[in-house]
Amino acid sequence: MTECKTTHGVKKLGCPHLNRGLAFTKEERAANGLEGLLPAAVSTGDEQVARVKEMMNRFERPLDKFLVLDSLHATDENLYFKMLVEHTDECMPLVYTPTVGEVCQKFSHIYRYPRGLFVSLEQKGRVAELIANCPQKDVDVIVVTDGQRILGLGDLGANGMGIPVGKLSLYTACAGINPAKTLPVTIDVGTNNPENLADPLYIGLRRERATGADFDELVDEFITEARRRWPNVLIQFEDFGNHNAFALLERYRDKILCFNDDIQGTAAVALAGVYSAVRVSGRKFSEQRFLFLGAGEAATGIADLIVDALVDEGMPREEARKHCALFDSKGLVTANRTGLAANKQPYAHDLPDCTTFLEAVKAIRPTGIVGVAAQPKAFNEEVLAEMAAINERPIIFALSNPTSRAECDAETAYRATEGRALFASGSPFAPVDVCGRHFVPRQGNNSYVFPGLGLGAVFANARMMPTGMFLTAARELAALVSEEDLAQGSLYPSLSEVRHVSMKIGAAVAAYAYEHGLAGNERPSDIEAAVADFMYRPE
Ligand SMILES: O=C([O-])CC(=O)C(=O)O
Ligand SMILES: [Mg+2]
Repeated sequence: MTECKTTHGVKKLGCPHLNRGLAFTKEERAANGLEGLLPAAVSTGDEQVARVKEMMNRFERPLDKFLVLDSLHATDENLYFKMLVEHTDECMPLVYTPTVGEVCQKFSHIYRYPRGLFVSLEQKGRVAELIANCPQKDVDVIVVTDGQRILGLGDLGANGMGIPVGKLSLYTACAGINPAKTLPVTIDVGTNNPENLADPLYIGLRRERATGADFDELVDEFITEARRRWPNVLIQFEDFGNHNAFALLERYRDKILCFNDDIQGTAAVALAGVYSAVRVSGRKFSEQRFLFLGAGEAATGIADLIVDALVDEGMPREEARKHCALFDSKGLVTANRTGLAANKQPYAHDLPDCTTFLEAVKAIRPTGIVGVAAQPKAFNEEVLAEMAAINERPIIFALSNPTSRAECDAETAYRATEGRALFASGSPFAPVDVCGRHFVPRQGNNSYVFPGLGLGAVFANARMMPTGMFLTAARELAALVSEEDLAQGSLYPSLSEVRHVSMKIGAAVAAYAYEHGLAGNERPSDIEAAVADFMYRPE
């Protein structure tokens, strides 16, 4: 008996889902064989948070602060999420962009705790065994990467695992997905990053990246086996290289519950930002013309959703497509260009050849420019001044991550446009004072959308995620932006409201699933109340 009780208590202390540390009450300690294993004091949750904050404040560098949070994540999950929920503004840049970029770059050197699932090419044909090894009984959400294009940092191989871990932290912190039902996954088919391959501490498979059938079969096997064990699981594709990202989405979007966050999540957030911007400028959405710097996942994901939104307002698709133009590594994408990837073809218009982005701005006279090519400072003063000359209120979205890859910073955007820019960025920028005004720029980052989308899909047990759900999410997010937000230059709500935002998006997405015959359960009478109730909250 005694032995069993002791084992039970120690297990609780050792299990991040069950451990409450000093917050275990005297009664719980007595009942679980924990007496003597903890010091006398019982801490309240607030005292625990104060202790963590003090510890974090000992460190200057964001990566060190991250390590404090990360050790909590591995030992006392409730406290970790309490920190994230109660101090979202402070913690989100640590567990997510921009610090998560550095976390990934150094992942092999800060690796301490096992977390998630690594599916390596060496285990092809045996993925079912790996899935069987996962301790999670139920999994609601998987975020999976192959590390080929981590943020704007390129191929980081298995070090990219920091991204699925960070995204799933946000699923729980921002949208109340039960952390015990999440699974971060890295498909490791090697890496073409020479630094990884030369690093003796590199944690991944030390070989060049596999492509073609080897890659496809391993991903297929993973998806099949994951769904065999957890049939209703939502699979979020994250930070795959362009080619695989589009191919995987094409292959699975009409068959299973999945989406690609970089293509579709980013698109929904950007569209919401555009809706906010036109509220400020007073110009019609249908009058907007966008020039994208970049022609990859985010670029054509956003362009496609803008087109869908215009078509939804009654514009013919061919005409709607003309509202978006792409500028890639070879210059402006035009009808003259040959050998264009399929995702770019709808945007190859009859346009003059332009080899610099500034020329393209002058030729197209866009109302908005969207940076998604990870080319730091590409939106320079000349480009921004040109946008300000063409538009009373130019839309300037610098969406590449992390901060080091942003096309411009907030201050440059406001300064070069005399404070007229309608600005959003993928990574956070602090408020700035320019031209006698105080601007509070906010993140046009998919983190406003993917947690709520996933929440809605999981709640309704949805079978699929059609485009309508992304339009729904974008509109719901835009509707939550207040006049006060707009007045200070914010195109998105405050991060401190992100749980409310996610609940509203979740409810709207679930309602969409019920209305379109995509749900696997009964519609509750009050969806918002039911979704709010469904959300995990740290104690
Ligand atoms: O992770 C982020 O901050 C946004 C995103 O999906 C990316 O940049 O790939
Ligand atoms: Mg991403």
